[in-house]
Amino acid sequence: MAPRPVQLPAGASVLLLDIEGTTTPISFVKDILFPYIIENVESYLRAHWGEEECKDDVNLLRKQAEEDATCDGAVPIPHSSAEGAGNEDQTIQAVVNNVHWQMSHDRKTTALKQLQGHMWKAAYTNGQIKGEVYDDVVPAVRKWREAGLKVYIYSSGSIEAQKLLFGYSIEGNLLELFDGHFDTTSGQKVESRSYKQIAKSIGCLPENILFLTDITREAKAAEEAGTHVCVVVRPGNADLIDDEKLHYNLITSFSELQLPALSKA
Ligand SMILES: CSCCC(=O)C(=O)COP(=O)(O)O
Ligand SMILES: [Mg+2]
Repeated sequence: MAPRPVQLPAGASVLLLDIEGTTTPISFVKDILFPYIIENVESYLRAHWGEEECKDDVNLLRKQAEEDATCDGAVPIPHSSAEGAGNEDQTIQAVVNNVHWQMSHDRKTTALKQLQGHMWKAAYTNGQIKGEVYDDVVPAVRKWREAGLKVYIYSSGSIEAQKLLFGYSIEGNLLELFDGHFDTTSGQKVESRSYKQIAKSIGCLPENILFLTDITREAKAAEEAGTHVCVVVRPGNADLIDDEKLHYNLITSFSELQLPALSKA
């Protein structure tokens, strides 16, 4: 189906953007960011184990593991208070296994995302990784902002991880393009109350927001909250079924989103 230009809905003054599959290729996340975590989690934990940030990350993962206790294949993380070196090794291995298990299911838990954000910091700051953004993203966001629209990010990746991706991107530091960032601390993206919470935080109504995402479960949740949605079709994104193609406004590039013409005085 050929893409048609999509009009910014009347009353929408805020653009809320997903990252993976929307601003950024899924392949960047799946082939670069996630393998970095899988390969480096053990050495990262060993190097940072005594640090407060790492202890906080492990405590959050342990709480998540307790919630996941009844899930098939879940990996518990033992408490390691009165530990000797052997005990510490066992705890580290449990955290590694837990992270691997969560990532094998592409879990979007705040605990996993917080640790990932902390781990990517070194890779971005030493130039090993640069955040990818589609070519059409920067010109479109600049245009939207010039037209007076606000632009926010909402991703399952932690706010810290989002700022690294856009702060150390292939197009340089893009952080000035965004009015703010939201992550799973505002709720999961497949839950409708998250979009109400975000509207409240921005100080607008859900119907003032247009949410751009590749995932129709997220689009459905946003719609239920009263938010406008547009589904972004990019190479490598999950296929849409015919009903979804008919129901949602679709764009293949941010340039296809049309703003209302300015009336000339
Ligand atoms: C922005 S950090 C890398 C992306 C990530 O961890 C993730 O889970 C992507 O989720 P999204 O909500 O942007 O589809
Ligand atoms: Mg996405």
